[in-house]
Amino acid sequence: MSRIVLKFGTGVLSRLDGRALDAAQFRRIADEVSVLVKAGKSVVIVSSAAIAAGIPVLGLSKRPDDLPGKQACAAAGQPELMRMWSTAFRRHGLNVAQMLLTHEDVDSRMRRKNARNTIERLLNSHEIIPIVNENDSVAVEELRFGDNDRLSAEVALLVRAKRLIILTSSNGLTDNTGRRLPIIRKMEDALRHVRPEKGELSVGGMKTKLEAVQLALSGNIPVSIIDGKKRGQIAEAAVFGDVGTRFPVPRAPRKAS
Ligand SMILES: Nc1ncnc2c1ncn2[C@@H]1O[C@H](COP(=O)(O)OP(=O)(O)O)[C@@H](O)[C@H]1O
Ligand SMILES: N[C@@H](CCC(=O)OP(=O)(O)O)C(=O)O
Repeated sequence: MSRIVLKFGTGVLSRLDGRALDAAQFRRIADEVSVLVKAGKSVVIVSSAAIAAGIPVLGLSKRPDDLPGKQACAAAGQPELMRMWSTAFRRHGLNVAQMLLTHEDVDSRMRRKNARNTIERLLNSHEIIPIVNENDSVAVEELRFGDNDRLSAEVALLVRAKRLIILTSSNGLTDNTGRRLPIIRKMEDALRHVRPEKGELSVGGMKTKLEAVQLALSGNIPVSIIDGKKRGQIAEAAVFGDVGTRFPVPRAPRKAS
């Protein structure tokens, strides 16, 4: 069965003022994803935004800078995040399952196997969507994935996904005039476009997305980076259509005869 990993960044799931999750976005995304699931695709979601969701719960006005502050926000925000996903998918008769992973879970052979078995079992049920996030509230600084872009590529490798789709707040990778770059065949062509800016509540920016692309491509998984707020893009990216920026798996050079 065709497997797709979808990664949603904080900017896609939270309101513009960054003070709360955007329920309308969750509903719209669930509408689009449920069409894929009902058409027989297996979908795993990697969802950011636990920290953003926890900011108002802790009565703060902005994202804390210190690690315990971020970890407390994530602990308070994660149930809010799952409530949003659960409510949005239940309208389509679908359930969600939470998986919180740390770097050690994909690094250790035994824990990796357990994580894979759990996701396999969930996907075999057909009506459950695994929702993965980093286990922020326990992850030790040195052993963190640090950003969910990296985590999404690790998950794509773990479940042997057919595609990885990274949904973010820009229309894929753009050049310095803001023009979309529809397809990238060599990573050097992408890396020179990385700018330092990123969303206020986001972690990685474009640099970590391109690192995630490289990791997925190393496992022969093609990647699309698309605008997560634009309706209709998910179905198109699921068939590797021309939306956002596509990163096909490079062809192996032909052996000289
Ligand atoms: N060449 C580029 N093309 C598009 N976006 C870029 C580029 N360079 C940097 N960015 C920034 O990366 C942001 C997306 O990353 P980020 O804010 O971390 O989102 P997310 O929360 O989805 O992970 C864009 O909104 C933009 O500000
Ligand atoms: N695990 C964190 C997200 C970390 C992260 O990489 O965020 P983003 O750059 O928005 O994908 C959270 O749930 O808030």
